[in-house]
Amino acid sequence: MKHDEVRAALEGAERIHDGAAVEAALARMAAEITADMADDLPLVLCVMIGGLVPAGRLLPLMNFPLEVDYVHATRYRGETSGGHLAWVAKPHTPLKDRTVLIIDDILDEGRTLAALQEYCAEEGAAHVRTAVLVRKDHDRCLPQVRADYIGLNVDDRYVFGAGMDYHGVLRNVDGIYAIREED
Ligand SMILES: O=P(O)(O)OC[C@H]1O[C@H](OP(=O)(O)OP(=O)(O)O)[C@H](O)[C@@H]1O
Ligand code: HPA
Repeated sequence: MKHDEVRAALEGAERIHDGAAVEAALARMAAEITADMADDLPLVLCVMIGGLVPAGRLLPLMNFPLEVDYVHATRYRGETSGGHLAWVAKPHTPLKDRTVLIIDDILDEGRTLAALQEYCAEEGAAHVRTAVLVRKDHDRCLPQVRADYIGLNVDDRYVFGAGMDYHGVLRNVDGIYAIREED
């Protein structure tokens, strides 16, 4: 995407949640996770790339012993609608008998989380919990998929910021924005 196109998309975007709302949501999620998992020595799996920002911000708020690894699975590949899930990297840490916390930026149609949960189960994880900064409200989410910890809800529009990209850019934007329909 060209620089002027990015700038135009950003200028036309609507702010859905400001930086303070994101920060408050992350603090609440961290408190809920701590209450549930502080004694479990969990393995935290950051789902790259979008999970990088929420995981990076949640980790210092989770003041208990834990281990961190990452998984890289993608199905949007810089586009605004999803396709087939591609695995770029699987976790290096064995999951067998571990309590796993998956952290991602957004739960949309649920296909990514479903595949990750299935993978963790196949690898013998003892318990798997899921945390997403954002859940998109619509009826296209796979019925069996839910997140245990949810920061904020957004309407059924393409959103970016706080880890989420628009055509591969703008993950670093503070707050959560929706693009204009014609973008
Ligand atoms: O619920 P779903 O419809 O499966 O969509 C959610 C997934 O889509 C995005 O990943 P993407 O494939 O765009 O990769 P990214 O993390 O590199 O942005 C996002 O980070 C989630 O992992
Ligand atoms: O609305 C979205 N924004 C960014 N990434 C996404 N991945 C699934 N849905 C979205």
